[in-house]
Amino acid sequence: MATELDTSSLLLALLSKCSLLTQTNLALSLIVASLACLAVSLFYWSHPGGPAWGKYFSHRRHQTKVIPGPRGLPFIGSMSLMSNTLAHRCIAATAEKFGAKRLMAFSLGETRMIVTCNPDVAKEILNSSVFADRPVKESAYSLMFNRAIGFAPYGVYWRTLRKIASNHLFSPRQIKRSETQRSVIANQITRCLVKQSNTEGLCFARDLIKTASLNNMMCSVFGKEYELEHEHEEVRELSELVDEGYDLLGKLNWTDHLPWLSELDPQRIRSRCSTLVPKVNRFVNRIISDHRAQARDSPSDFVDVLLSLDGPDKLSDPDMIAVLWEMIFRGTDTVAVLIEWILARMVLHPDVQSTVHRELDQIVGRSRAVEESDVASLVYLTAVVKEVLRLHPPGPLLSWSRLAITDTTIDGHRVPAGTTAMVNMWAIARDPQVWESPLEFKPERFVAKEGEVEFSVLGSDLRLAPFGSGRRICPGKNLGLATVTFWTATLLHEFEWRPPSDEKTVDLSEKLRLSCEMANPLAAKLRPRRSFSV
Ligand code: HEM
Repeated sequence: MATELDTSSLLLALLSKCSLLTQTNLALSLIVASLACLAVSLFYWSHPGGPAWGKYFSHRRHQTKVIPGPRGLPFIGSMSLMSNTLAHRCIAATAEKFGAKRLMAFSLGETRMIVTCNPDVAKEILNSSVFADRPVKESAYSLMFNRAIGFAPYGVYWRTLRKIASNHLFSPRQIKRSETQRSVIANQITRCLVKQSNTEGLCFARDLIKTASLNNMMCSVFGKEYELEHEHEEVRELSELVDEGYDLLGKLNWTDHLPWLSELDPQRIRSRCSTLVPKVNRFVNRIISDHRAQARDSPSDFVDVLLSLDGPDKLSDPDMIAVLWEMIFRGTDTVAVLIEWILARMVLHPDVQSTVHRELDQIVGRSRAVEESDVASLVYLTAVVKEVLRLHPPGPLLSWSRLAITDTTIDGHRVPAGTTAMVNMWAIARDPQVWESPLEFKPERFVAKEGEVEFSVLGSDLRLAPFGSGRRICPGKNLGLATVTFWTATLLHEFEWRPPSDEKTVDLSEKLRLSCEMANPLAAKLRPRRSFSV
């Protein structure tokens, strides 16, 4: 854009020097300047990958292997690829069309983007220190996430936050300590489902699991315990704040990529963020003040931990609010979305569900409820969770992209600093060159045969890395997996999950917001497998 303006100013300056600036000439020169501007924009747009890539390479004439990709439209590039609720599918189809599965370039307005649908290239990107940053997103900054782990710039502050969270929230010892709380909530979910299926016949588990997941995070982070069976004003209030933040952060904000639109805020994202932030501040501040008022000898939740920090690790109140809010925010939706997909697959594949039930009967037995210590022996159920993560990763594009801090080379292509990189994990996990019969739901593929090592989904093998990989890998992965596997084991041990009727089956349509959720909530009929007193 700067070049177009330079060209037009130069033309105007030349005309004025020649004393030819009559009204007609002014109009003429404006038309010429606009045409010049249009010509330059079309020139940029003609480059593979669209206008942002064309602009970059027209200024720097490097000898480089061009990254293939769609041009999109002049000025805006391929905004339609990402503003779609099935962006992961659109990107995969476009990469296929351009023969660019290893690496594809495209433009989101003025932002240069690359995306890979290949595990080797994904490893190169995610494990490179060059891509340890996140791109600036106005909503993330407005909602204070740049002061929390997810969007903090790569550096000392981010490293400190990760260290604090790893030691005090995500360490194996801490995950073990929160086992009782998960078990209490699992019991509450079961009770609610028994009641729901008795009174309504049909069960819609989505809202219940979401609230359970929120309660779980509120307990770990704020030390607050709530009964799932009863409505609580504080839970409702926080749930509304999380929902609004989730919606704002999940939207493609046009002004992030078209700065000249910025003043207009056409999607009202800025104005909604500025309404939300004071509410979040008030909510979290209230909890911090309560904790300050009841000083404890040893920290019992994450707020206590943050308040007890001293020296260089000590956080200011606004930073603390950002960190606490992010933990609640990130820990709630991912877990709930994944559990709903698992249950949907169980309804759709009764044979797989029967195998899970047989395993539960053998390892746990119907006389008691599942305990978290049983999970290590539930090999088939663990394989089911992995197979669902493969077909329905909650972050099909790994949720939040990465930003190149310096110029680098990816898969033999020059990638300049400031380029945003994405990994299409959804496409990798469904690629027939990577997985045998990828569209079939076959948990057996994850059951290790004798002498084989179990497949890890924790980031070492990029054929399936739903928690990302490298420096910015999800720090909550073990906690998330522990919660999902234990609660799913409980839900399947307690109930048989069946389709709503003989005619109706499960609708697997997806909707990508911040996470990729079922477009229509799962409806199922439940048959209790054990006697359970409500
Ligand atoms: C099934 C559960 C979960 C899934 C599938 C998931 C997935 C992801 C993914 C794909 C990323 C981006 C990783 C990358 O860029 O390489 C991420 C980042 C993150 N996740 Fe998770 N997540 C889950 C649970 C959780 C939980 C329970 C928490 C916290 C309570 C959490 C906190 C975070 C944070 C703070 C980041 C940002 C890390 C950074 O930028 O350094 N996640 N997650």
